[in-house]
Amino acid sequence: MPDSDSFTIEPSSSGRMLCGGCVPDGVCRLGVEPRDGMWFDVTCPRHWQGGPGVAHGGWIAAAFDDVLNTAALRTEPRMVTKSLSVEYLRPVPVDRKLAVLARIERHEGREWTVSARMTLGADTLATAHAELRTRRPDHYSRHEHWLAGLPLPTNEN
Ligand SMILES: CCCCCCCC/C=C\CCCCCCCC(=O)SCCNC(=O)CCNC(=O)[C@H](O)C(C)(C)COP(=O)(O)OP(=O)(O)OC[C@H]1O[C@@H](n2cnc3c(N)ncnc32)[C@H](O)[C@@H]1OP(=O)(O)O
Repeated sequence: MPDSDSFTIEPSSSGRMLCGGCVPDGVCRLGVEPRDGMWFDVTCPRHWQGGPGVAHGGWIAAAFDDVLNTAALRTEPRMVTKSLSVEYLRPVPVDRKLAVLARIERHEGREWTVSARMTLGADTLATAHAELRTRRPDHYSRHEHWLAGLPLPTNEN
């Protein structure tokens, strides 16, 4: 069986680092694009619409998760999210380029505290705070070992 912890992150042809689900498409399907430094351009695709013309809150959380990890991945190539909290301050329009500015608040050993702000023009639409962890070297193999030990589902489940 291939070692699930030995995968390396390769930039796509656009230079963007992509999660496993987006690698086949070569683009970030969440609509997150790194800009300069800790700035990111984010655009909510219309298929993530919640209310009319506005983003589903789950997309906003996912976009923050991606931005915050991508910011930390510049220093540490193995990250995982431990907690994420989002404040939804205003509805977020779909199909509009928004700006997100990330910030590393604290980094000590495996522990990271990070935050970000999503804006359109001068207005803040949402903010996020997260705790990240540097992944332990056996993170995925340990997960697979745990999963393999579970009973297989039956038709009654
Ligand atoms: C999705 C991955 C992407 C990879 C990146 C690739 C491409 C990058 C390219 C483009 C950039 C885009 C980037 C986007 C990235 C998105 C990031 C995510 O959304 S990550 C997904 C959501 N998060 C989780 O799935 C964490 C699940 N939680 C945990 O694994 C643990 O709770 C953890 C590591 C957060 C705990 O960290 P502690 O520092 O607080 O504590 P400790 O000592 O490590 O573990 C404590 C206990 O947690 C369990 N635990 C920890 N790790 C485990 C594991 N691997 N399997 C099973 N249980 C585990 C065990 O019970 C352990 O206790 P005992 O050591 O047994 O006493």
